[in-house]
Amino acid sequence: MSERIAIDVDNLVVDRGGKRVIHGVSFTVPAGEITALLGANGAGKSSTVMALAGAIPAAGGDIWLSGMKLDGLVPDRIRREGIALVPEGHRVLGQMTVEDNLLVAALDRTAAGRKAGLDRVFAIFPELKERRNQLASNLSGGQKQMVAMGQAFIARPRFMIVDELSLGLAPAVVKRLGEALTLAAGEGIGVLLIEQFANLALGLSSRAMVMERGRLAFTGTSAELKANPGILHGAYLAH
Ligand SMILES: Nc1ncnc2c1ncn2[C@@H]1O[C@H](COP(=O)(O)OP(=O)(O)OP(=O)(O)O)[C@@H](O)[C@H]1O
Repeated sequence: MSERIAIDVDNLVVDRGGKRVIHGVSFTVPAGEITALLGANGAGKSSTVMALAGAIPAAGGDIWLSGMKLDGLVPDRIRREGIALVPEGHRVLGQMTVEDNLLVAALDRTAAGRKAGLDRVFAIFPELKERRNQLASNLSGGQKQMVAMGQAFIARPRFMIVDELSLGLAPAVVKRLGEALTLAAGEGIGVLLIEQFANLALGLSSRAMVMERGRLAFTGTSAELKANPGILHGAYLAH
């Protein structure tokens, strides 16, 4: 029997600043698909994915990667197990070149692996190749997001978690970024996509979840959610 590849979150609880912000959520992120995580500001999306990546501790519940327990591991170990987080705000190391920004995310690969990784990122985002020797601080917001996504791609992850794909970016760039995620899913990478614009997310994803005040108000297919707009309206109005 082939191994079932998925992130399984079971009854996750997260506290921040002494306050419970995630109240026991359970969901699965399968390989080879894009799963959208939607919800109003403050609903708990970032807290959920930061806990998945080990950036903040879980106060309860379990996080599994294909049967291996992830909660309690340090972020670097979780990254090495194949979970790449693209954090909110397309942050880059501004005083380093585009190429070095990408290479720091591939330090544990061989020289040949790093070269192959760079070639792959440059094939997906040719504008980064043209700018490979420029300081990352000089890039546009969209190009910085490409670098942040490139750092995920170069690590050859099994899962990519993208916190706010489109925030502040022009539609043409967002389209390119979305295509890169579709490509990743087509290659078998599981993508968890947090996105403010529900239509954009549901256009890319096959599965969707709606979070409302630290709880999941919906999990199902994106088609189901599109067919029931009241669920989304309710979640955004409930805020
Ligand atoms: N560093 C923090 N310390 C304390 N509470 C926090 C912190 N960050 C977020 N929170 C609280 O946690 C709750 C969930 O916030 P979170 O950022 O996870 O939501 P979100 O759905 O990602 O929203 P946004 O889109 O605004 O980031 C909110 O009540 C928020 O005020």
